[in-house]
Amino acid sequence: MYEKLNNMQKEAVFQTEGPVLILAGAGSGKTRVLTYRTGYLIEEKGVNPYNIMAITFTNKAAGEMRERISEQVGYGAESIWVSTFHSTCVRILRRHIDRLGFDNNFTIYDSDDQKTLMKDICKRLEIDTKIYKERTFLNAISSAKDELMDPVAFELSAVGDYNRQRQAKVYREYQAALKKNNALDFDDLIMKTVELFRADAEVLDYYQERFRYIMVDEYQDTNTAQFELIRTLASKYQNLCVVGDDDQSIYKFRGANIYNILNFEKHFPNARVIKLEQNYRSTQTILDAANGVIKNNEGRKEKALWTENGTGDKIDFEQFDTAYEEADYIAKDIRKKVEAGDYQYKDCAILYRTNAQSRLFEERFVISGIPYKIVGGVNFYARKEIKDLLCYLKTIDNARDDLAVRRIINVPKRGIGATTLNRVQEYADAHDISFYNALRGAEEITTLGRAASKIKPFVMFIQSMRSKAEILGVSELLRDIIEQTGYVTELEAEDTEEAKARIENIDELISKAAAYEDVCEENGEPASLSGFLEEVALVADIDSLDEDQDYVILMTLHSAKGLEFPQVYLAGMEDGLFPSYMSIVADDAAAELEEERRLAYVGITRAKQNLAITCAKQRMVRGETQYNKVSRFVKEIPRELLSGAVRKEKEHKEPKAATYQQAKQIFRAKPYGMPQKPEKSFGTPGNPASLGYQEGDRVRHMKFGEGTVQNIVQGGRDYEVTVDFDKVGVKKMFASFAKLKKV
Ligand SMILES: Nc1ncnc2c1ncn2[C@@H]1O[C@H](COP(=O)(O)OP(=O)(O)OP(=O)(O)O)[C@@H](O)[C@H]1O
Ligand SMILES: [Mg+2]
Repeated sequence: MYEKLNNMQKEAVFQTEGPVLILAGAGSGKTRVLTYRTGYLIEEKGVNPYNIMAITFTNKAAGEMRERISEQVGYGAESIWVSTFHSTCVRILRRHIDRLGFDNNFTIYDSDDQKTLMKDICKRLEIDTKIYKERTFLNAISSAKDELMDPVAFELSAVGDYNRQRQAKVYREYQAALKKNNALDFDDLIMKTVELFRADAEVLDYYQERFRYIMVDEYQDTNTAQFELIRTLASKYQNLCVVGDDDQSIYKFRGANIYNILNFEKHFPNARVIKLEQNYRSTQTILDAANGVIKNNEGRKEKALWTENGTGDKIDFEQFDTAYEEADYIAKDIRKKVEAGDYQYKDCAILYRTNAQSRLFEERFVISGIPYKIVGGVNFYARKEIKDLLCYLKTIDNARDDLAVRRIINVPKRGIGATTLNRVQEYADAHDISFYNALRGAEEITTLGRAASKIKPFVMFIQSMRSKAEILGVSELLRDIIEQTGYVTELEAEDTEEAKARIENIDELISKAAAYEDVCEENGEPASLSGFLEEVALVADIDSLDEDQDYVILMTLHSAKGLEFPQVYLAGMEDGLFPSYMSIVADDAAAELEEERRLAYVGITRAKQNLAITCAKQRMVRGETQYNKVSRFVKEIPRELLSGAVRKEKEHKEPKAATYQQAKQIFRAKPYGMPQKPEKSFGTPGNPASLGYQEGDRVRHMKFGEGTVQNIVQGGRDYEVTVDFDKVGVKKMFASFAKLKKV
């Protein structure tokens, strides 16, 4: 079995004792080594799976590792802790956070919840959020937590700096409010775990004894808090194996500290350092391109990657006039390759720098009938209906979460107004009790008057649901809530397309709850309401990828870390987009550009067989037409590796500006000093066959029902389709929005 590894990989697998750093380039089998190493520990070294902890970047990677290990060892895989940093910490805190004065059934706040809370706090502190933004406070707090800085330390660091002192005050209030709501934000998960270990020697000892073997993937992206967590846990047995690639460190904006990997040998002086140099993922052409780019970064650990995979095809480089044409080309290229039998849809991935770029592809794919899946973007769990129902569940599970209670108390309408809510809140604050407990004693709140009678049915409803939660499964509980509140009935009455989409989302949530129960049953774990909420809170977008389904995958470069695809399209490779404009004009542009370059390296090395790089001369960004040059990163790729025309352009001068603000203005006014041109049309869709229906066909529209297609003409950017609907008569619509289906 270990014959499938090369000698260096074997060495890394067999070196089970003491600190080990595996530092290696993309696709060299780092993740594979961790998996085999875990198997080896159990099979050959007789280590109890219970004593192993592996930390991966996504829940998906964790799932894969568990799967591979169960194939390898056949037993015990379920008792290894393989999960992300956040899930690991949640599991620890669920058992022990009571030692820090929280309830073990704490709630986890997502960014929406954080913002709501922050709004409240700013209001209370009389801070004008038009001048001082909630986001800015939250970012400052998040960075502080990445660095393990609590409000006290923050305040000490703020001496003589008014702005920071204001932030310190907000931070203190924010933590107090979280505590009162028995809630943690994402950054707290790590920080509180470290705090727990520091505060409680008994708990620390328990976990040190338990996790005698610790492994961490994507180590280059750990931040200070995560490092401290790992260091503390590993300090007793020192069996710590971390793998990473300094060239793939792309999360500086989230506090990733590249020195964690560069200084590993300082922190663990007797560390064994192993380098892997053979790449198993990509062709030599793709590797040469990646090397051509990354070698322009300074201060990196030199690595020589090679492969036996052969030269492979050249990289397809294409520059288009407009972003529409770019999207059109990629859609056609994918269709061509799928029809030729070279690839399935799921072998193809489109990677881009910003989420906004997905829209054009989405439109193209809808028109062409290409199945696709966008990873990231608007998160399922951020949708109103989903949040509402989750807040019902949260209220039932942990009524100390004031935000959740306040969100749903008048959804659907119960005639409880803002004044009433404020009075309840005042009462809760004055008596230092939770909002929900104040509601329970509403009769005693004299200021409420008759409004108290409206609150009573709500409290009774929640109380009855709480007793039900003890016997019903999560999916049944959800159905019950929906039924009794009339949530879906109300949407049905609305009878709009949007309402229908919301109902579909709700169905999806029920399916997820049912799936959760199934998984728990398979693993022999109890399916609890808090367990479900915890899982929901931690779902990273990337985990929604389903490999059994055949669709093209669209995602940002950041979420592509660790993944691989036979055919990769790097879209929007333009200076100003990638590297981002912000990085070009930043005060520390050199460092920012190096970070962007690492991101380019990550992107290129996701490709196994074919890589296409595309860009457009003009595109709309936030409503403005931008004229961009080919990305400097493309120019760093040796020319002979590229096929397609590379145009020679006149050198452009970057806007020279004294300050960042000034630079922004220059950029806005005159993008690289080129004349404004009208945008071109959508390119040449050419063949309406891609719509999946033609004139004379019967089609169905979500809202208008069935009808007959009378006419299809090519409008500027889209097809205009005229349909005679049975119920509502003749309507003209754009194909990409109408989403008509042939019946
Ligand atoms: N010894 C080997 N023989 C054959 N294939 C291998 C070997 N080692 C790794 N691979 C394959 O090479 C590909 C890349 O491996 P893996 O994902 O482990 O690399 P990685 O170093 O973790 O990459 P990244 O830096 O992108 O995370 C995978 O498809 C893996 O199965
Ligand atoms: Mg990997």
